[in-house]
Amino acid sequence: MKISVPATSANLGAGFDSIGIAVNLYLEIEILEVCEEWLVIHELGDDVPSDVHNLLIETALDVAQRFSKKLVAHKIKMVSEVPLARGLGSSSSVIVAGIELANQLAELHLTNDEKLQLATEIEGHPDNVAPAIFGNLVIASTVEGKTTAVQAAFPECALLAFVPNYELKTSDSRRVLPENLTYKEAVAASSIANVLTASLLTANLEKAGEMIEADRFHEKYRKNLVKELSILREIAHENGAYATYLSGAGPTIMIITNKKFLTELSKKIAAENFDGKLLQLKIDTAGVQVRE
Ligand SMILES: Nc1ncnc2c1ncn2[C@@H]1O[C@H](COP(=O)(O)OP(=O)(O)O)[C@@H](O)[C@H]1O
Ligand SMILES: N[C@@H](CCOP(=O)(O)O)C(=O)O
Repeated sequence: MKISVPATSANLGAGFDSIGIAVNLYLEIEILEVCEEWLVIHELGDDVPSDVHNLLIETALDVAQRFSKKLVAHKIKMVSEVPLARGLGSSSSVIVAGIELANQLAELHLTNDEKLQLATEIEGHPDNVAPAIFGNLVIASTVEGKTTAVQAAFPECALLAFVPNYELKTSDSRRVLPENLTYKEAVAASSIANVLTASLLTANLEKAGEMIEADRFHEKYRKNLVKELSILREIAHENGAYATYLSGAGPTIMIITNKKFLTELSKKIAAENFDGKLLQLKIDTAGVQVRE
């Protein structure tokens, strides 16, 4: 049995901790034979455990325990295109895969909404795990432990991701965010997010782009952690892009544009010789998938 989970690009600026999209980079696990001990075969580096301490297994055991189920240890083959600690939802992809692993091995028959509730409890925010589960664009809310989400089709566009060669742990990037906002600032920030959502649902990418870049929740506090953000935003504006935003907690920078501008925009960014890679991505519309 194989389980695949898409990478995700969360926030979209003003949609901080709420809006996210699934993109066509994948984590795939294959469940192999029963083993004495859990064994995860991967090529993700020494920092990622290969035993029961791998986040995949930790998540699966956590979920099984919540349903008073035991899981038999297996050998698992793990392959991932999702760069770690780059703002493309690598931790969420593993958490969602772990939930699906428990779902399949313990025959839990979880609905996607049940998977979302579990994943958000584990990850802490829904904007990566929701699109990882459902695919496409998801707008979600988690308040006092209850998560609600709406999936929709993301408007036709091209996605260009600049993935720097340095890591930025989500936990480190969240540390620079304020504890509170004033009532006035909270109303302003959420109203921008509301217009962003409405613009996406009406496929108005011009208006969505304005709202993405009008974020007041997080980018202004994080921009000094990702030196390329302001320069790439300027180049993107000069080359007809709708919006540039910090993908998740960064450091990946996502540019939403019309595909007719992709070649020229890619050339202009490549000319900056930043230390990283440029990926042309597409929306994943399927979310987590299980194949026999
Ligand atoms: N495929 C994987 N297998 C096991 N652990 C993983 C995997 N991918 C990510 N992780 C864990 O998640 C961490 C990255 O999570 P996070 O800081 O939230 O970055 P991201 O922006 O990629 O979500 C990694 O350092 C590692 O501990
Ligand atoms: N809303 C979160 C999103 C984190 O996404 P990731 O891909 O960096 O894990 C945040 O901005 O902290």
